[in-house]
Amino acid sequence: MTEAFERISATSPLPPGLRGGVVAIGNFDGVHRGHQAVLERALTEARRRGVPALVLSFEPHPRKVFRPDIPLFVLTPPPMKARLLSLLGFAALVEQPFTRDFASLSAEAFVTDVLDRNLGISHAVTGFDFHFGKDRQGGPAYLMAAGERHGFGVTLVDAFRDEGAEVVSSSRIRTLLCEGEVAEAAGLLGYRFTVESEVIGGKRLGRTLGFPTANMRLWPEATLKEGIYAVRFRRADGTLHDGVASFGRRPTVDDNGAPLLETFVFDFSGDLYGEICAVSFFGYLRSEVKFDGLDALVAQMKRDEAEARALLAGVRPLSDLDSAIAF
Ligand SMILES: Cc1cc2nc3c(=O)[nH]c(=O)nc-3n(C[C@H](O)[C@H](O)[C@H](O)COP(=O)(O)O)c2cc1C
Ligand SMILES: Nc1ncnc2c1ncn2[C@@H]1O[C@H](COP(=O)(O)OP(=O)(O)O)[C@@H](O)[C@H]1O
Repeated sequence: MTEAFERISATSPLPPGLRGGVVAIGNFDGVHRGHQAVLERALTEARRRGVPALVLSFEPHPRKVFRPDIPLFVLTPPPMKARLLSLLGFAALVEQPFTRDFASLSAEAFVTDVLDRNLGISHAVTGFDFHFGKDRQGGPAYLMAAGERHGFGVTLVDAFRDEGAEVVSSSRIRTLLCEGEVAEAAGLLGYRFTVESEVIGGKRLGRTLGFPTANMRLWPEATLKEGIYAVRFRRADGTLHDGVASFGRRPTVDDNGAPLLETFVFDFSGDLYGEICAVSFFGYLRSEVKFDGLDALVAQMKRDEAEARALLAGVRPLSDLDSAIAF
């Protein structure tokens, strides 16, 4: 558990200490509760065998390669996915570059080249619906049979359903986030939706209003609903602060710029420029408004701050993962 987590490209040879592991295979975008059921199973199998637990995922997300015309809101860009997997207890995230060439590999070539030769896996764990290889020719039954031929075991994990018996999926979570339903999204993720990015400079107006804001750019496909949120802000050194954030285009002061995440960090003063910080979303407060002047904006920001403080005073962790990320 004390060894450092590694993020490795599947194109380079696996460090010898990581060969022979139990490998959870899939995209795991969001690392949601359904993914966690698969991932926990892999961790259990690895502990039982005394071998490392790894995740094999595909980068970029295959949907971006097959449907480049439809923007995909990736929930966990690779560094965030790696952080979550590390917190869950994995030794490494192995990223297989997903190209058209790779997608045209046969199911057998995927098993032989990647699982067997490169990773030397002892056991594979996947979700019930994992398909792989050209035209999705390899499914769960194929993987089981391939495991027998190549000498690795296979565990398939059933669809994970929420309390309402609906299957938990990345697409449901994307839809909820597009609607600003961050509390519901957290229920499916098992932790508060969190973004990580470098703090950049802005107009330097916030400080003159009494509301300096740490500005971060999200990735362009992040279609989180624009508006004002109660958040937790984590600095690079791990310290946490409550805050209130606006994700939007600042219509009062700007001519519809690109959306920016701006966090007013409570009970903090100091320089955050250039720091990689994380913002976890706890509640949606309101939509952005074009105010007549800065006085009206500041009066509303004061009310937002009070509302966020009250909301955040009553929150509890949803899981160990949530505790590690946002508490
Ligand atoms: C809690 C909060 C609420 C905000 N609400 C609005 C809003 O409703 N309309 C708006 O135009 N800008 C809003 N903003 C963005 C401010 O206009 C922006 O933070 C301010 O102009 C400072 O800009 P700067 O960070 O570039 O200096 C909000 C910011 C915060 C932190
Ligand atoms: N409580 C705070 N919340 C957010 N940022 C703060 C805070 N105190 C100091 N800062 C610093 O001030 C910067 C934001 O100031 P601001 O005037 O809004 O300028 P800009 O948005 O142009 O960067 C942050 O990036 C950070 O370095």
